[in-house]
Amino acid sequence: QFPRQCVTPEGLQSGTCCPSPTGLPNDECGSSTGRGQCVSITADRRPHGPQYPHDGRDDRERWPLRFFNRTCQCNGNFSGFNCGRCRHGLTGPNCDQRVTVVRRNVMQMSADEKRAFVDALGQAKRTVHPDLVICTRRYQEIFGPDGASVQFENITIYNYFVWTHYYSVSKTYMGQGQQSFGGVDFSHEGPGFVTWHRYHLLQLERDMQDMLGDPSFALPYWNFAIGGSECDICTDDLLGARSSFDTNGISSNSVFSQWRVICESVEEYETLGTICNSTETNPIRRNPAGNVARPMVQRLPDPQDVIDCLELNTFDTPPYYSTSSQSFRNTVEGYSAPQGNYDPVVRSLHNLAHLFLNGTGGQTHLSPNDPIFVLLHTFTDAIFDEWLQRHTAAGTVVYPEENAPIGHNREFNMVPFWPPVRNAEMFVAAPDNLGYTYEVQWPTRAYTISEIITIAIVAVVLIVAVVGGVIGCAVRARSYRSAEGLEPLLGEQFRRYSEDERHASQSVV
Ligand SMILES: O=C1C=c2cc(C(=O)O)[nH]c2=CC1=O
Ligand SMILES: [Cu+2]
Repeated sequence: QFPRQCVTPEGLQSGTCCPSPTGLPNDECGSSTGRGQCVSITADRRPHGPQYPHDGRDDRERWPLRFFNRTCQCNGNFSGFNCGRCRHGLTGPNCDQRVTVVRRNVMQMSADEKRAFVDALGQAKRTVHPDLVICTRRYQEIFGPDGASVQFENITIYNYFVWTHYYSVSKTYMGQGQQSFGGVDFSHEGPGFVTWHRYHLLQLERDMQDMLGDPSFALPYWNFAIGGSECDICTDDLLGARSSFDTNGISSNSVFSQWRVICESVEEYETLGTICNSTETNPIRRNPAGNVARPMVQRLPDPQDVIDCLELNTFDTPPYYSTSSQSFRNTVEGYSAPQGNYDPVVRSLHNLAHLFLNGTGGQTHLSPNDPIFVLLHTFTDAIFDEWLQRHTAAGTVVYPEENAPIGHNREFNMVPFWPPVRNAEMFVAAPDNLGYTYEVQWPTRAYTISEIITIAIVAVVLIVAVVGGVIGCAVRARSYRSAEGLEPLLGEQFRRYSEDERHASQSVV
């Protein structure tokens, strides 16, 4: 959420977060070497949709101005909270070398690659984030009872990934004794769903590259559009098999059975107005296809669902919400049927994959606690990227500037990422702009009935033509052969005829 260096009482009171990449005095944002400068933060001022009627009650409005109003603006290819990094997809001391990582199908990884990925996740779960800390109170209580200490905590790299998703979906606290307001979601049910989760993954991938010291590390993906009711990645060499002793648990042969979740104390957050902290509590709950009360979520999406959703032409449609129809975004998110029509009982694609997990991974405030979340969302992002690349040329790829639900307008700084990053910055083709690409074999569209009939007709015509041709040849061959059968006779006669001719010509002379 914010750099550790900035969340001092003085830093918060000043509203300025412009650290130096070198720690040298008078080098805020690397200004002494031209990497950046400390500027006022601009936040989206466009009107948001009617879903959130409590303007002025929530720290996340016009993010991040409630906490900081000045931060680093980095020049050229430089990036990061102190301009000490390179923009995504670039590397080297001057950030002028392109680097692209490849996100692969986790099922196509070798045993060693799978083990390395599982180990890297375990390391991220244990390693304290080197730069960022999380707030555990709303701003009005951030200075703590003594007014001197500030209510921020260290958190591990992976738990930070969980916490940011929780913070973005948490309810608006309306005061003691009052119901918290749940009609707000800064990362779902709007156009920002795809851009928010894209940056969410990018941050984790970058944090893990730094942690491993491996700039080529890439998050893999889970192709969940395989139909059926089997969780093919739920094996002990990957994300954990089902426990033999607890239908809702993970096998003790998997390291993920040792993981403990954060952000479970929803009751407390909503009644006391506190915020999830880094305390870990219970094991991951997971029971794939086990929700017998909801048969629709006992199956995974089909390959055809991906094909259908990729064929939708419009990125998002008014009201830019979970009720939108013919919206690629609402369809890939899973509130509309794969063909685009909104239906309140439908859950498809991304949402269906979450609900299929039937446990921690299907509860929005908890879901990233189950690491399947990472692979589920890289595949969702792959579909988003494929859609962008297929439709950008058509000129129909338009991200709404206003009237989207709060947090989802194009120029809104995505909550609670730092340094501030707008939805618009993630609404680009990943390979050319963000330094990663996907290795995916997209399913091809099944033929329609009319196409099948056309193909059948053409096939019949071809067969008739070929058979006709063969018969024709056979008849001709046969008649030729029978002609051949006469040949010795014809030949004999021809020979005798020639003999007679010769005698006749000699007698004339
Ligand atoms: O973690 C999530 C859980 C979800 C449940 C639904 C639903 O459609 O009911 N959607 C979800 C999105 C999530 O991110
Ligand atoms: Cu999500």
